[in-house]
Amino acid sequence: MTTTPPRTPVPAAPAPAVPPADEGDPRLAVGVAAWLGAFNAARVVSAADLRVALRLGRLTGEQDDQVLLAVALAVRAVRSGSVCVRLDDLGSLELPEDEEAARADAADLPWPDRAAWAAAVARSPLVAVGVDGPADRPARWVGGALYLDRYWRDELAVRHDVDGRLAAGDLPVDPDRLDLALTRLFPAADDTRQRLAAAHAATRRLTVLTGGPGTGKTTTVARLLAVLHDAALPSSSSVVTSSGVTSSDGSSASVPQGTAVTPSAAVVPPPGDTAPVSGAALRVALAAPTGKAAARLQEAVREVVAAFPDPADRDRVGTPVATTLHRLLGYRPGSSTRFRHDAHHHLPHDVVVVDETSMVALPLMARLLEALRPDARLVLVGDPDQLASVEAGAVLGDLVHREPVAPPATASAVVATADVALAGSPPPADGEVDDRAVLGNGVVRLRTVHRQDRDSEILPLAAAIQGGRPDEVLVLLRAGHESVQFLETPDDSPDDAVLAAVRADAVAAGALLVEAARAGDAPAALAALARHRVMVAHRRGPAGRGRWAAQVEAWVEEATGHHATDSPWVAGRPLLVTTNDAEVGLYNGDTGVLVAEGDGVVAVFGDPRAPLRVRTHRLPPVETVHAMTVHRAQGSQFDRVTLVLPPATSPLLTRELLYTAVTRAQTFVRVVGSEDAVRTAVTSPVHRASGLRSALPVG
Ligand SMILES: Nc1ncnc2c1ncn2[C@@H]1O[C@H](COP(=O)(O)OP(=O)(O)OP(=O)(O)O)[C@@H](O)[C@H]1O
Repeated sequence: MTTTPPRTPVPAAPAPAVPPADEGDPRLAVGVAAWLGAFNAARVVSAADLRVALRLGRLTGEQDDQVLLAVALAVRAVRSGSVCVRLDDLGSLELPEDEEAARADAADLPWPDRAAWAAAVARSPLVAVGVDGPADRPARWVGGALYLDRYWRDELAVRHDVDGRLAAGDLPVDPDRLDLALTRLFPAADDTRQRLAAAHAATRRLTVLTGGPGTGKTTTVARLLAVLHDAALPSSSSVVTSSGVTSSDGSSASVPQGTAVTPSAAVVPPPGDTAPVSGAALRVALAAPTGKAAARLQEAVREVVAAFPDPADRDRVGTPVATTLHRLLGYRPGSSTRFRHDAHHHLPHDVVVVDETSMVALPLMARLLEALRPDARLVLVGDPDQLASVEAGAVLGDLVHREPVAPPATASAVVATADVALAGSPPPADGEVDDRAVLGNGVVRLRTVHRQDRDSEILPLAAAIQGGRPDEVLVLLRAGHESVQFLETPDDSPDDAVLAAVRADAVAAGALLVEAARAGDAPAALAALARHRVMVAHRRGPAGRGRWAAQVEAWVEEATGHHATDSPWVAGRPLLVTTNDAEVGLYNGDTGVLVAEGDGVVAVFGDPRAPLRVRTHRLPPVETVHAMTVHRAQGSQFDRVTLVLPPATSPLLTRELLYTAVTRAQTFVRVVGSEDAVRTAVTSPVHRASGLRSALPVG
């Protein structure tokens, strides 16, 4: 253990309330000063966080323990989803870093004096200060926040790109066609916000289309594609030549995955002609962060398109293909440049629509934005109240909650549509965004729920959770409605009655799954996979995924005689992909099932109507998925959901977790847990530190 005292005077350490040190505990760092070690012992930073900080300290000649603690906190911040750490607001970091640890009171730790701490960080050789600070240091100190440099650069890139898109002038449209298309595709009086979103997407380079479940986001995407195909004119930097698309940077590109080009609208000019062509095919990419979400998007958009009354609109949009963001960008594992498309080799698309954007982390958003042509239209769709990405950043939430800027005066189509759409909007409630003010940030929020299941209590429950109203949430949970069930387990251990209720659902779904899989019926097996899902917050522990997955597996085996054999390749085994495999077309989080084929089995994934079939020897690493974390369930929907809440002390129990789980359910949601756990979840919104919401500090 080193005895070097911190260079900056550190307040005498009161005896911190920490667990007794266990010398064999791998979670405890060895070789660090006692003062730093106290933060590790209290699980405010992990041993790995400290190791990174010490290594960076050695590389840059920094020995000040206060600076090293700040750097370890920045490492930990990224691991817990923040982009940076604010040293004057450590509230969230005082929670333990370990998902199995209980919410500990770390306030008793010997935290440094904030002003002295900030001063030590600002003069450190490890840290670049300000936006213009040197580019070769591992950390950066900007506006009271400490970043690991890589995340700082990604945040700055996203900020510049977004600001550029918002400030740029309108993109060319045919105003008469736009008017007609908007009226044709959004005819009803209650479509005005959806119409505004389409007008915005037609003329502006960034549209952030948000709304809760059932507010018509996907419907709007399908219709706005029809509007764009009809009224958007190709911009001067996107011209179709006989060889394909030439982008503004001069790079020509073949058409990557996810591109929908409408053959009937394609007009190919004579060779050598590079002038903009009216009616040229608009290149559209539809993407989502996971394969499952992409499959859902594709299916839903095609359904809406097929129901367009005007056949010309159906023809123009065609049958769009959706893909994962990784695939769209040309993910190349192991390559020094991770994606084929980047700032030097832009995507050829005129329009890129990303669904489930709440799941997109800051680094991936940075890669997407740099790969887009500056004059491409980007439409980010999602629900900012859902759980954010597992990786650092909450870009969608940040874009929605940014300090508002005025829309440019040129945005006339938007302003005219907004006057109608936002007239009479009620003033924003506490903590809500002002719909008119955020329009300048490209944000259009859909508020009317259109889904027909008016008898369901799931959406009112989701609204009460999102609004942070625990009493109302408990009333709805306890009302005894057929769509919502609350199985209270005051001591957090489910009793026999609870287990019997969950078992009934798990067995009903499992039996259908095994039957369809044994019969080799892939569509039916995939449909059965979406019948019921047990969701949990933690991976491990008594309320964790491991325990529930084993329990559900045992129930299904017992009820179906579907016993696990020595081989893991048995028909009926539900699968979860745990890494990306672009070659096979499977991505981390995709779910599928093994179905019988000939003498063996084949894995099937995706849309039940057009399953992706993968031979078992080509599968990337998979797990059996009888229960999943809520994080994993994002982007999927299930007919029935059982959510098992962790104890009220769990650091993972948040409003976003409860909201995301409840909104995964289509017809029924069952919540298992204590009243305390429900109250804690509803009153604990996630705070992810980032600088994206506010303007860059000057100087
Ligand atoms: N303007 C509208 N008028 C009438 N019905 C509509 C309108 N917009 C959407 N709907 C209907 O509302 C339902 C939900 O729409 P949609 O699936 O587009 O919502 P969503 O916001 O994408 O939902 P989720 O996020 O849950 O997938 C669909 O049945 C759709 O047909």
